[in-house]
Amino acid sequence: MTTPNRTDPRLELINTARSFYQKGWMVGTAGNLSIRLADGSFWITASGRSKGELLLSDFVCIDASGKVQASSIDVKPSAETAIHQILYTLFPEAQACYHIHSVESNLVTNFTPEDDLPLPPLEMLKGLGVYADNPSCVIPIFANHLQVSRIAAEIQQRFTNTSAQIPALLIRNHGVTVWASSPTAARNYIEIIEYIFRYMVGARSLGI
Ligand SMILES: CSCCC(=O)C(=O)COP(=O)(O)O
Ligand SMILES: [Zn+2]
Repeated sequence: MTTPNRTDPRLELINTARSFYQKGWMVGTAGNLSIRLADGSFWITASGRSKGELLLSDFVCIDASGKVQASSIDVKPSAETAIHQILYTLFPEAQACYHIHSVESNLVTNFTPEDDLPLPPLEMLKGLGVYADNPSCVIPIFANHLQVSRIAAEIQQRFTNTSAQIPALLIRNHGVTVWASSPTAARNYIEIIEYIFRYMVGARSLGI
């Protein structure tokens, strides 16, 4: 039994996962959260665990070289660990990476066949660091390959060639991922991008 102390970074991920689960964003074991430590390693949620009732033992530590730290044999790292790894490599300032499966993040990926989804010029974009009069902003969409390593490779290629306008990306008919300089910022980014997706879905249903 892992004995927690108040500063254990996994505790914040447990609370956030429970909150996202209660919002319907991490149902049926969907989604994965990770937090990077000072030595470059990161904790990530174990694969296939209910995100509404995570325990400290439902996390796997990945070291700075990408090696899975010894953990009990029945605890495997998230199937999408490669995506967290590539985002931590691409964005050295990132200390947290959150991925959820909301209905809205799936719906909006069907608003366009392109690999960029324009976002409406909402005030909420400021919460993602976009400050401009009439902001023109897109979120990239990646194909939902069965092989996660292909998704990670396409993320690496995309962000090596073009900078990210916002710290978020979509995987078509799958979900949304954000990265941030702290777990609190990552939680806020998820809430903000989900607000924007809810607006987009609502606007489309109203014909706006
Ligand atoms: C029913 S969720 C399918 C897998 C997935 O997309 C996900 O986000 C959770 O995978 P994990 O291995 O992190 O449990
Ligand atoms: Zn997923």
